[in-house]
Parts: sequence; C-alpha cells; structure tokens
Amino acid sequence: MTIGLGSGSTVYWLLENLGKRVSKGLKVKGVPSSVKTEKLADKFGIPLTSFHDIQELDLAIDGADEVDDYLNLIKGGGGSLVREKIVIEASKHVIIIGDESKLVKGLGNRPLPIEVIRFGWEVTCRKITRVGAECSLRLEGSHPFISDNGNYILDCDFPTITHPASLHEQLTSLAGVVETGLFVNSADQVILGKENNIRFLERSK
Ligand SMILES: O=C[C@H](O)[C@H](O)[C@H](O)COP(=O)(O)O
Repeated sequence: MTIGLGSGSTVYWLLENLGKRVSKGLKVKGVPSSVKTEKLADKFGIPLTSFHDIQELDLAIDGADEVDDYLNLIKGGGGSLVREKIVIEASKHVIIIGDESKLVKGLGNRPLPIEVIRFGWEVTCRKITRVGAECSLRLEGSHPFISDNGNYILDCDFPTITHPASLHEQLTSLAGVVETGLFVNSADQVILGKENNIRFLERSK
C-alpha cells in the first residue's frame, strides 16, 4: 500500500505508530508532504517513495487546522499546504486526523495560510487585502518563514468563510499566489480524538 504522509504535530503520532507497525512487518511505502515529515519517516523506519515512481497513492492521512461540518478544511498552519495538497489530490482516499478542537461551525476562526512567491509579495498581499482579509507575512523569529518550496506564507484573517470554494478560486487567480490553505472536497473521512472516545465524520457521497 502507498500512503501520503501529511505534516504537523498530529501526524507525528501517526508516523511514530506507523513506524512501529512497519517494524512488525506491515508493508507500506510513504510519500512525505514536507521535509520535516520526510525526516521523521526516516527516523521511524517508514520506507519512502516519490511521484517519480508511482502515479497515485492508495491513501493519504493528514492533519488540519480547522474542519467544518461539510469536511472543508483549513490547512497550512505548519506551512506545508502546497505539498500536502499535491499529495492529497494524488490519493484515492483521504483521512484527516486531529482533536475535537479542530471542528468549527464556519472556517476562518484562525487566519488562512496562503503561499505566495517572494517576488512582489507586498503587491500580492495588498491584492488579498482587497479580497477582504487582513494579511501578515509569517515570521520565524525575526525573519520571514520560508516554505519547503522557497516561498513566503501570508496569514490572512478573513471574516467567517462561507464559500470556501469560490474564495479559493478568487485567491488563486491572483498573480503571485501559489496555493491557499483551503481544502474543499478533499477529505473523505475525519477522525477527531475526544477525551475518552472519537468522533467520526464522513463526506456524504
Ligand atoms: O502545514 C501544516 C499542516 O497543514 C498541518 O496538517 C496542520 O497545520 C495541522 O497541524 P497540527 O496537527 O500540528 O495541528
């Protein structure tokens, strides 16, 4: 089986446990969605492959920053949204994992991450502001955060996002925008850990 390996602190636990099962004989190959995940997969002994060798993945498992009732997602809190979206779009089945704090009534409680190319990011930022957000350049210490793809991330505070698909389209039509953290029609299942049990959400077909 081939598995798309997401990114983030929730996925850390997936990788650790997948590594344990691999050491007991589970046969899987993973495609990592970030440099951090690649390093963790190596550490936990998960065999890796790449899109050079395979066309699609059987399954992707990833985290999310926000999930709404329709299984729309905001992702990219860790800055890995572009590779995550590529991995998810190449997967036959997508499972999102998190704790119940990720479930929201409407997307947009937290800023939407948008990856932009560095050149002219100020112009791109002003254009996104005109779409209706307050944007700030993500920093790491006193320097701009640089994604695995060498780009900047703008954290864009929108009022509640009621039409994620059209907002995503509007934003990706702007020059300089590489990808947004809005994932619409991506998740097939969402598994949220609660204190003593789990909540399971499934996309209606
Ligand atoms: O860029 C990061 C990813 O989209 C993560 O999957 C997301 O931010 C959730 O991360 P965490 O599991 O750490 O809350």
